[in-house]
Amino acid sequence: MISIEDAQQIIQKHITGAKTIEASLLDSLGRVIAEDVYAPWDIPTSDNSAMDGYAFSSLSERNEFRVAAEFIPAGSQRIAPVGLGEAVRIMTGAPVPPGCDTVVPIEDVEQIPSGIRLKNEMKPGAHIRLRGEDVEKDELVLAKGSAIRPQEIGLLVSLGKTTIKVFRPARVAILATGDELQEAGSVPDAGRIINSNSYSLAAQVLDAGGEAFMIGIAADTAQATEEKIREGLKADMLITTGGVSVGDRDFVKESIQNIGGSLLFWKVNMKPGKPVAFAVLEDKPVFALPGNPVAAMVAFEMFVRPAMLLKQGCPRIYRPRIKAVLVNDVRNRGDRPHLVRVKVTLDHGEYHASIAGNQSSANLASLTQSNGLLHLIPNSSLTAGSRVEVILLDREFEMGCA
Ligand SMILES: Nc1nc2c(c(=O)[nH]1)N[C@H]1C(S)=C(S)[C@@H](COP(=O)(O)OP(=O)(O)OC[C@H]3O[C@@H](n4cnc5c(N)ncnc54)[C@H](O)[C@@H]3O)O[C@H]1N2
Ligand code: MOO
Repeated sequence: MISIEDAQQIIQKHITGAKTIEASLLDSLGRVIAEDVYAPWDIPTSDNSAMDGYAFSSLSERNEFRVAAEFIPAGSQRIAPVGLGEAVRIMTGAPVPPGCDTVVPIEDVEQIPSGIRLKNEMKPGAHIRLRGEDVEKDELVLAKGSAIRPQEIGLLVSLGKTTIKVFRPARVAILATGDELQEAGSVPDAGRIINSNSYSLAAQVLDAGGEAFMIGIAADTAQATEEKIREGLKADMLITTGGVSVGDRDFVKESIQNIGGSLLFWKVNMKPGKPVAFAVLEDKPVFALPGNPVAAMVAFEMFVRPAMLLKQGCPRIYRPRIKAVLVNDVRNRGDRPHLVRVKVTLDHGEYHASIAGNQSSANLASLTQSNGLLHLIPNSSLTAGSRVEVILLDREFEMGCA
């Protein structure tokens, strides 16, 4: 059995060929930029007023001004220079006319018969946003590898872009295996279960920014499994679930090898998720995950998600690890490192981690009560109050849900 870290290293070495697409800006949200973006022009494009008020020259050296008849709303421009002793009514965002270097907000002036009088001492240069002060022409604005969030989209639009080159979503096929499985939406017959893994794994794929293709259930025969695996190779990577341990009907590893795949590892020293296998078949990574619902999802977290993120150009592929105060005592009597499901809460700026009930690899309900994994080494125990490191799977506690 290899360690989680060694398994991750092997996988990383076999993830190649991140592909790019030109995406419309809103479709690029959450993706990673695949090109350096330089500014084609300054932002702001001209010196402009930061306030609704009056623009004038600080060289006027006075506090009373005639007011020009012309008014400059945002979007218009005055070409004619403004003379000394003269002020022009200007709106926020409007270009400062020639001859002016200072703006005073409307509430800081008094109307007088000859024009306006400043209530306070003039501050030369005040309330003017200078051309290029946000972004200068030819500056590198967004570097390849940056994540696109709403603010990046806004900035790209302000630079005249409508599309952007991004790493495209990883296309991931998902194959469930096992004669005991029934399709979603049915009532399980005696001894059978609903194929929930295809859905939880597809949701994990979507959550990681990928495209999921559920290609159904392979019956427990080598031939059916091989046919379905071939179908899955149309995607960028394939996930199978079930049929990967040592049972008589565990055909997945054998099928991968029968059609020319090389198994790079089988069995990782972890609980849940031990029987994971990883192979490369026709240059495509194949992740053979266990059938137990929690084992499948945890194995996805540890191995498939980082591989997808790598393929999607993300510089950071592993979940953050946070320090939390442990709420309960916990013990690992087993001989494998245990990724214990915990519920992380944030209380007065401090993370707390409580054990999320039954830790059976089949118990999906307890995974709905958790958002973190605590790595507990074999034959060890921790007491309540200890500071522990937790792999944070999501920040659901910030979503305003109970
Ligand atoms: N003799 C041994 N038996 C087992 C070992 C072992 O080392 N020696 N390992 C155990 C571990 S650990 C796990 S995890 C499971 C994984 O086995 P498989 O990957 O072969 O999975 P299956 O046997 O096909 O199914 C296990 C379990 O999960 C349910 N399942 C399967 N597919 C789905 C699905 N698509 N949706 C929902 N639930 C699914 C299935 O009904 C079984 O209950 O093996 C242990 N055994
Ligand atoms: O390690 Mo299995 O993955 O116990 O559930």
